[in-house]
Amino acid sequence: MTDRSISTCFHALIPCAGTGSRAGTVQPKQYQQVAGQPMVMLTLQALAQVPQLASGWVILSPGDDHVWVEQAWPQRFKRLACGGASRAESVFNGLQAMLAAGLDPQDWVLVHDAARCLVSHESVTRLIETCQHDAVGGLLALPLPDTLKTEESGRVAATVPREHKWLAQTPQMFRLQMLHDALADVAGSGFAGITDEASAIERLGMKPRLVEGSAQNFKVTYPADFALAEAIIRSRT
Ligand SMILES: Nc1ccn([C@@H]2O[C@H](COP(=O)(O)OP(=O)(O)OP(=O)(O)O)[C@@H](O)[C@H]2O)c(=O)n1
Ligand SMILES: C[C@](O)(CO)[C@H](O)COP(=O)(O)O
Repeated sequence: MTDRSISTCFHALIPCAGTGSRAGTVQPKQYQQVAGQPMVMLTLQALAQVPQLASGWVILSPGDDHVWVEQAWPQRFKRLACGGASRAESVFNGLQAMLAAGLDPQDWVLVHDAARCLVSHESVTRLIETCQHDAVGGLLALPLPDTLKTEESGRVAATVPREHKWLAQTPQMFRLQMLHDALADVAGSGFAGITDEASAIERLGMKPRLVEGSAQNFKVTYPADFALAEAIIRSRT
């Protein structure tokens, strides 16, 4: 499906309002130091290198008291304290704010986790170039590399065929209004079962495009992930 007739303007939305409860850090994990900087700054620096992105919108918790170093803050990016109780709610509130600020509802929005600080600008550009003429949009993802098991009481219940199974990453790229409306449709249920943007779009019967990402674009989630992220960042410089 292709539609070349409407906007090819792109914006980033970065949900940054979580607490990082699995990360074991005192402060929210996005502010934990990685290679000498709060992790989210690495994420923003990677996105700021994507020339197609006209703006970036970082969604913070209303109670966030992080002290930002303004000199390090990327031009074209804004902070909004409109985060919600779940990732989906933070994204939805951010989309509402972007529309209220006057962005074209047909512009593309690339939603990217603050906690994926290893994303490369090359993979974001690949996502944009692959999806910009698609009628639905798409996401970075990885084909499942390992044998997959289901579990019952600590033992294997079954081995599940891995063919056609992918691990969803971010960015996930959709039209602003389309994603807003898809999330609005599940807001009444507290965004039940919506763990990424694509799942809200799929719920409406559409099929987002899968674009192969990189294993390095993992989400910093558990305590050991910080050392791995730091080692990768240092290996790049
Ligand atoms: N209410 C929330 C929850 C999460 N996020 C953001 O969504 C991204 C991915 O979520 P996840 O890794 O699950 O972060 P947390 O919810 O902070 O982690 P945890 O589930 O371990 O508490 C993170 O950048 C996080 O800051 C958000 O903006 N608003
Ligand atoms: C959106 C996401 O990064 C895709 O892998 C992920 O689902 C977000 O993490 P969460 O633990 O589901 O909030």
